[in-house]
Amino acid sequence: MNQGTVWNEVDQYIAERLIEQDAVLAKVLSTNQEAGLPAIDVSAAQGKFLNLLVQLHGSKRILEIGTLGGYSTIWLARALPPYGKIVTLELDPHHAQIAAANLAHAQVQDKVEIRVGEALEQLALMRDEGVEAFDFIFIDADKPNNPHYLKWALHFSHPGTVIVGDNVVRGGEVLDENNSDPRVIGVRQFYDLLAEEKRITATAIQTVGSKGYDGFMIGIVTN
Ligand SMILES: C[S@@+](CC[C@H](N)C(=O)[O-])C[C@H]1O[C@@H](n2cnc3c(N)ncnc32)[C@H](O)[C@@H]1O
Ligand SMILES: [Mg+2]
Repeated sequence: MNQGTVWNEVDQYIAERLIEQDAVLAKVLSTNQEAGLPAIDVSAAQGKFLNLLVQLHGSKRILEIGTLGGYSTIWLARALPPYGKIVTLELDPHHAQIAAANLAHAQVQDKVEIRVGEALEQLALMRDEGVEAFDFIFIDADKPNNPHYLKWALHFSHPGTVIVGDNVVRGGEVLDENNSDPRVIGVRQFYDLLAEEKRITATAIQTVGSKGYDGFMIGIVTN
């Protein structure tokens, strides 16, 4: 078996044993595929990991940057108490429309506000509206903007806020300082900012699985 096949089959092995069969999430993924959305959502194992992080932390207010079809949003929403809330930001109106239908199908729509538009514009609007801080922030949109999203995440944080950034290894391309891919450049700048930012203590974990070789950053805002 080649490496990618092993990673994929181990993800299936994990899912069969530890992740309950879920007709709602299966339907969400098939809806996304039928609607032509790219399959760049988190895996089931990663979705459940996000869900566990939210439960471990006891987060009540979540900000997600990058909704796609709402697959990760549903995992996050299911970890919230009944009065919990997610604000999720999505540029593409088609993605947002599919996500809204998926969130309703998963019966979490009352906990989720989808804001459609450029995330940077929405974040500035949210600041002007006086939107309060979040307990948990998941950054998973356009990677070139990751450094900006980190600054906004800090704006919407309080001491103890958890920040998770997805796709921060990129098949190892993050090592390449001469890489001209704006996503790699954005992720490298994200690390540089984290390294110099005294208000966050963070690490990054490399992952393999059905979504290939990648990784996530997890940090906590200290003050
Ligand atoms: C990787 S997908 C999100 C996956 C989702 N978090 C999940 O795991 O199910 C990234 C999403 O960010 C959106 N996006 C890209 N650029 C954006 C921007 N400038 N502002 C807001 N959303 C953006 C894309 O349209 C896409 O739906
Ligand atoms: Mg991602």
